[in-house]
Amino acid sequence: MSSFNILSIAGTDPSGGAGIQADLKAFSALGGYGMSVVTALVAQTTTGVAEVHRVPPEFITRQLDVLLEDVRADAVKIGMLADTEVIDAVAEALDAHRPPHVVLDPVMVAKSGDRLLAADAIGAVRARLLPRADLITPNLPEAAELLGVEEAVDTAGMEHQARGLLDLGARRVLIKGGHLDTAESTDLLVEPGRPAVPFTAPRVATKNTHGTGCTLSSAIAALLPQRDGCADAVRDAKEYLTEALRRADDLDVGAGKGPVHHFHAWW
Ligand SMILES: Nc1ncnc2c1ncn2[C@@H]1O[C@H](COP(=O)(O)OP(=O)(O)O)[C@@H](O)[C@H]1O
Ligand SMILES: Cc1ncc(COP(=O)(O)OP(=O)(O)O)c(N)n1
Repeated sequence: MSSFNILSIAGTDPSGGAGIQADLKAFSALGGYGMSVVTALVAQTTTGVAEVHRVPPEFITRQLDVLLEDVRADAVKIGMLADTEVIDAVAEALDAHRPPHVVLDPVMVAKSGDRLLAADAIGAVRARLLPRADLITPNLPEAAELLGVEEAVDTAGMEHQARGLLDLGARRVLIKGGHLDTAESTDLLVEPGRPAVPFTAPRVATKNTHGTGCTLSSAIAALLPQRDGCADAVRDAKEYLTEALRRADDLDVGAGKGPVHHFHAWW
């Protein structure tokens, strides 16, 4: 197959650093053909979120149905879903269309501290989405919220929580260590019956970290159809993200936490 169609189901970021805008940049940079179904219009910039306008769930279903009846999706990345009704619409579409390679970034709260998922929707993520995703990519607060426990403070705690998420029905977990105060940033890929696989990168000293989670999960979705297995896709996605962080200070975007700098990858 010469081209891979990658779909993002997520909310927007008009400043282009996170959400659907970041997802499409990562898909293109990594050789995918990008497609998008918008779940929420978000008035946000590098300084935070001003307002969220959820798209009616019936219209999310309509977008997914017309798209997936026409175009084959080789992988899907799921990001911001806003609330339980949107989660239900997306879960039903996954059952109806059964796309391969579903990556779920269980987006809950932006780095600015603003909520992007209603607090009462965590149970729906657990029950309806965890079992339908091939890989989930929680950060430390998201893993803790899904489990109803305190955040992990080291890699041993991260592995323990990732295994707890497998027990809740997740098939594979990439738990991200970006929120730890460490010199290196380590994420762990955890699958049932296998040792955890660490992915470690030097921590890049930049304030421009807006959209790192969106970029990583989208890069993985773009690479899954192009690599032999999940670990290879995660390794190359993390390498792409780390380079995009190293190049982030070239950009002059906004007064707050700026975006990472997407670039055409070398492979
Ligand atoms: N300053 C940094 N330097 C290098 N990698 C980083 C940095 N900050 C975050 N990362 C990486 O970015 C990805 C997203 O991390 P994290 O901040 O944990 O998630 P989120 O953006 O969802 O809150 C992870 O791979 C993490 O290791
Ligand atoms: C629309 C939308 N979706 C997701 C996020 C969160 O993105 P993330 O990559 O976790 O980056 P930060 O918000 O942590 O910078 C978002 N902000 N907007």
